[in-house]
Amino acid sequence: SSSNTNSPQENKMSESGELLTELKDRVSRSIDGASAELHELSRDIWSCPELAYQESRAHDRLVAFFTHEQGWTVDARFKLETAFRAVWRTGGVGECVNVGFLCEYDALPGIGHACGHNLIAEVGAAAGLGLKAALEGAQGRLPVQVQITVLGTPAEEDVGGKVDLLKEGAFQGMDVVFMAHPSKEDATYLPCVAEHDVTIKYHGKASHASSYPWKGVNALDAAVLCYTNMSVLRQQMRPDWRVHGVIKHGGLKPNIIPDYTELEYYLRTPTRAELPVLKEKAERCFRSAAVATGCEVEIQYARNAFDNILRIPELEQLFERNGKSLGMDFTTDEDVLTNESGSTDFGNVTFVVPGIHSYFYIGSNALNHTPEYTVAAGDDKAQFFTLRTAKALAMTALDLLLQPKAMQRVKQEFIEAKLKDEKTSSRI
Ligand SMILES: NCCC[C@H](NC(=O)CCN)C(=O)O
Repeated sequence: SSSNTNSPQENKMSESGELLTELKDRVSRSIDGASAELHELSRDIWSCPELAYQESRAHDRLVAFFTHEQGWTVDARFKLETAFRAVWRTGGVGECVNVGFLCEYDALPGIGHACGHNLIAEVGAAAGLGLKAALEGAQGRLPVQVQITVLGTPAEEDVGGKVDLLKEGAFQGMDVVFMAHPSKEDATYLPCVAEHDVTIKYHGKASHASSYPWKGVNALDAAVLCYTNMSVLRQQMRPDWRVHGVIKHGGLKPNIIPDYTELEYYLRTPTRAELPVLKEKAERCFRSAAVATGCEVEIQYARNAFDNILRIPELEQLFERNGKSLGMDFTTDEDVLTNESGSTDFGNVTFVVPGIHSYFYIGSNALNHTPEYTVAAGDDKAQFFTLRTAKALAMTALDLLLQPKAMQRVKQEFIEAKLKDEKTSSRI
């Protein structure tokens, strides 16, 4: 007969390792088992693209999905009209760890789901489902009680729904938060920068452009100068700053001197601390165009600025390990890993709750925010990659729930990341 010569500590570790393997396997099987419903969910969202804060159909579809699933408590209008929360808890008493998965579901004007937010919704829903199924089979064997919170977060492409949700206290009580974003590669992190939208309005005076041009004040000239000033500023900007603008109103007819023009700019810096420096320089460009042309200028910043992402290496390492075990192929291309991607309101969340915003390949080399990416996000081919990512997220959550030391490291790294950010900010 074989005798167990391990210490109680070693036995405990091997039991917890076995449990982890068993539960990770259950994550995979349950997500695969729900693949048809999950696919239908993201296809429905994809086929009816809705802009920020108008995502009523996508919202209702997600609410219906969780209402139909057993065991979730659904708050259909959680803090905001098109936000929702679905919560599931293990049955016991004691310390409870609250794990969040985020769904986004807003689209872009003119090109639909060109950023694949329909797939973000699917990943969040699938990860929540998978983790719940795994934990249901392990009640009584877990070192902690668990709450799973799937949060529907509207308006990422505009306004910043997560910032509004943060202001409403929607993330209170969460211990860690997960999401994944479609991209053209698998990556645990891509540089996500701080950003603020600004609208610039010039008010001039209309006049007949041929008969009495001297009586007019040309707001289009102001807009053109504004655009040119910003282009000139680019040469003096730090290489990792970004400014890009469009003229949204440029006048009505060549023979009417435009009395009103409007531009919209996105201003970006790698950290939120640098953003005010860029904003001041940009404002000088906006104002001087008004001075030169005799127009009045209004400078209106969007309600919410987006923060950069605070990184938690432990989360990234665990996610990468799980992803690799499922065959994810994480990019090692330094250009991709160091080049700025866009911005996300998830950045603001990472200053309040430790989190990960990973990226996943969807079976296409198309670039985000192009019509080709819209096609890819709705293609059946994206499903395998989307569900694989959801599995890796849920498995990473399991790592934290079953290995309290890993969770402690996440909390410690969160404190350190915030301290580092404060130190850097005080140097600017
Ligand atoms: N004004 C907010 C713009 C956010 C936008 N986000 C992304 O593209 C990331 C993925 N949706 C951006 O332009 O960075």
